[in-house]
Amino acid sequence: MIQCIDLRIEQGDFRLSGVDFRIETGEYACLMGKTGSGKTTILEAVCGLRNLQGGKILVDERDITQLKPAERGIGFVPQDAALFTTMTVRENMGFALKIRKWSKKAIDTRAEELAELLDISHLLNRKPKGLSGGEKQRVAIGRALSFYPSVICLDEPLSALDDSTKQELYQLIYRLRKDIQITALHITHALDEVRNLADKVLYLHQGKLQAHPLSDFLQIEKHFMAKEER
Ligand SMILES: Nc1ncnc2c1ncn2[C@@H]1O[C@H](COP(=O)(O)OP(=O)(O)OP(=O)(O)O)[C@@H](O)[C@H]1O
Repeated sequence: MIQCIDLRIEQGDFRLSGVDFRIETGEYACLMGKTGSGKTTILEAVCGLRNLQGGKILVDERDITQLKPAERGIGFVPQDAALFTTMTVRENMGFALKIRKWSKKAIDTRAEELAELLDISHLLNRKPKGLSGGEKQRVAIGRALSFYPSVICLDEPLSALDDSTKQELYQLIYRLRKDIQITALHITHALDEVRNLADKVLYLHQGKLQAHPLSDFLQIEKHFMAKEER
């Protein structure tokens, strides 16, 4: 599970306060809100990449607020995958394990296991240049899952993909959720992604975050979309 309690974040003139939400173990939450509302700021604060001015973050009931990013047990899929261009797919997926001082053999075994899970075994020795958008996202998901994190945070992972590649990744995420327990916080602007992936929607509007079960959100989505256009 992941829980944010009364987060306060200030960066330049932008401020968020009273950010409260909880995602239960195995739950998939989509974070929505119009551009500039602070979605990436919240996600990166959770991952330890932005400073907090107040509040607490818990993962599996453990207070991780003061921990470094690598100590938080959170896998991160950044916007546009952001793969390491000089490394092979195998090395990208083993990166977090190398930092954690796994042996070369254990890293190789894990990279191969992930590649099989993500249907990218044939790409293990390739570098990111030339991979398709969908392939890059699979590698980024593998890199994020490599060290068995409790929680995975994804920043618009599917936004640059065409519809059929998106459908493939919905199926992949569906399959992953059956095979391994995934607790996810996923930023998106796309209702289609919400309908296909979310159990819950966290909606950020004018600095306030509200949580809605998917079924409630879909019923009131028109109201929310009208708000977006204001
Ligand atoms: N380092 C910074 N210093 C000052 N302001 C910042 C900084 N980083 C982000 N901001 C501002 O914080 C606000 C929220 O940005 P953020 O990227 O979190 O929004 P977002 O909801 O993720 O937007 P988008 O949907 O466009 O990705 C924006 O107004 C942005 O300009």
